[in-house]
Amino acid sequence: MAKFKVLAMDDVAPEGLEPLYKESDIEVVIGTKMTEDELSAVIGEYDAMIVRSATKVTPKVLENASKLKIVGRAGVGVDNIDLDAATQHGVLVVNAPDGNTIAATEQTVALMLSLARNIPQAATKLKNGTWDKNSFVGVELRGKKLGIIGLGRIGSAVARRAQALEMDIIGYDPYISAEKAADMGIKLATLEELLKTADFITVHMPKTKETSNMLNEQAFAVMKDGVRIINCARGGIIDEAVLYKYMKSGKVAGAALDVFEKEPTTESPLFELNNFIATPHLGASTEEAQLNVAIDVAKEIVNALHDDVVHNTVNVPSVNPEVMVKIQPYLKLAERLGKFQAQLVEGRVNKLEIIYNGDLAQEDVKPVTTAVLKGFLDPILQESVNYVNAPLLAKNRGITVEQTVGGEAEGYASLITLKVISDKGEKAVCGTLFQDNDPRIVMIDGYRIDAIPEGNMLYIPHMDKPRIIGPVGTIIGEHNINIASMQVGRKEIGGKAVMMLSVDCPVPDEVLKAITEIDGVLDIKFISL
Ligand SMILES: NC(=O)c1ccc[n+]([C@@H]2O[C@H](COP(=O)([O-])OP(=O)(O)OC[C@H]3O[C@@H](n4cnc5c(N)ncnc54)[C@H](O)[C@@H]3O)[C@@H](O)[C@H]2O)c1
Ligand SMILES: O=C(O)[C@H](O)COP(=O)(O)O
Repeated sequence: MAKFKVLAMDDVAPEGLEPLYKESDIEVVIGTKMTEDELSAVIGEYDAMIVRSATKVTPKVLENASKLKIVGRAGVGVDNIDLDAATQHGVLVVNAPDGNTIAATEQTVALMLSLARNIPQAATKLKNGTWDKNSFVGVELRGKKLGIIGLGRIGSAVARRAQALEMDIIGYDPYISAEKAADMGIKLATLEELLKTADFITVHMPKTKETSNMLNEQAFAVMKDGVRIINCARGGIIDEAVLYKYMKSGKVAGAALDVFEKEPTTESPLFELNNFIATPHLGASTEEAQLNVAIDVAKEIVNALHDDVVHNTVNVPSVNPEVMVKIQPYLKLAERLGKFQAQLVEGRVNKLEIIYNGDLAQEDVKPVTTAVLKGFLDPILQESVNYVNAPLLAKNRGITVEQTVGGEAEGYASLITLKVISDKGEKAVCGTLFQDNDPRIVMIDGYRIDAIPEGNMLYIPHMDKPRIIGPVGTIIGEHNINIASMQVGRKEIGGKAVMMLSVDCPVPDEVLKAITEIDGVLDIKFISL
């Protein structure tokens, strides 16, 4: 039986699933349309799921997804996936942002040309038996002003094609600079200026709280008479009732929608209007795009299931692959430092401070910080903690996380310091990598040691005086526990010192108690990594 099960929904291109079929430990199940209840009833069996826009990945579905590690969106828009719930449940969401850009761009241009020349209407009339040369006189695109709202992958690709059609392009996107727009040959404008002056308006942004109903009553009211509107992005960015009103009044000369407020739909007042063109969310529906997006998410799922690097993450920050190669070896060290500190610290934890020194400080260390958090929360929480939900779980528990990058690394190539601040004080543990991938704890609260953070460990702060190390060894030996290694660190002769032991099995409470009774032993902690 395969180790992992992947549910592929929404008629995702079967040939694109090849990267999954090639893996002997992965079984692919092709799902058919399901209600929320039906999907909730079966999702518990699956480790991964692929969707397009039809399947809604709701909080209820995610609550029942006990094994689910990743949802792959074979396309761009993730508005059908509840990202907050996915993050809360530790489910990674990835999309395939590049694979259907050209398809959606060409659909937009096709709809713009169709609007200008009434192609679908004329074709339908002719096929219905009428040779009508008079009703379908169109307009040329050359010299017309095209207003593009959203200048990302598709918006900018539409601009390039519209330039070839000799259109004058004006754009609105609050998240790109005027210089970047100018490089694309687009004049950046305010939304109002665009709405007031454009002959054609096309929208290309994601559907968010901010963009929902962005083309509303106020927006239509200021538009130029005779404007033509295209939406190949998401239903609900344009208020359909308001569009209908302004099409009826004649202010809007034509509109073409590929996407609708409610999908699927076969009924809309807009369908009655001759100057309205509709397609059933076909923007990404080309053979090429479907193959591209399916291959892209299938590869991401293989990587995620095999604990390899995943690129197009939607609910966690994605990391450039070159940076990932450099920081990857530190993830294990970071997780161990977190886990070590979780078992060392006492009291109510308020803050984790993670300080990076040396070479590592030059890199994007956010994932390393997440690894520290994951390690720290794992022994503390009942729920499963992973790279997706660790920052949220820390925040929900009122733990502040501070990441700082410093300079020199005290003679090491790189050093990670994890300070944990609780209502009972502060503990600091430093770790590094020997020979680039061998994790070591090299300092605890300023005491230098050299301990491999793995297996069963004993941390024993004590006074630096004779008759401590021997009795500790004796008690442990008497209980038939083998000591694999031991290090001692002190700051000054006769002062406080720390002892770290690695032992081959867990240490029972009575042994810990016997050790604390040795004169000069200040405390003891059993740590399991
Ligand atoms: N019809 C289809 O089948 C189809 C196919 C592919 C993509 N899409 C949709 O097209 C949209 C764009 O896709 P993309 O790949 O170009 O995405 P993208 O992320 O590359 O670009 C989106 C752009 O919108 C901008 N933006 C965000 N909020 C904005 C706002 N309030 N006002 C103006 N601009 C804003 C962003 O800055 C960004 O530049 C998405 O909604 C996607 O789901 C639809
Ligand atoms: O956001 C997207 O990628 C498109 O809307 C495509 O949606 P689809 O995969 O359901 O066709």
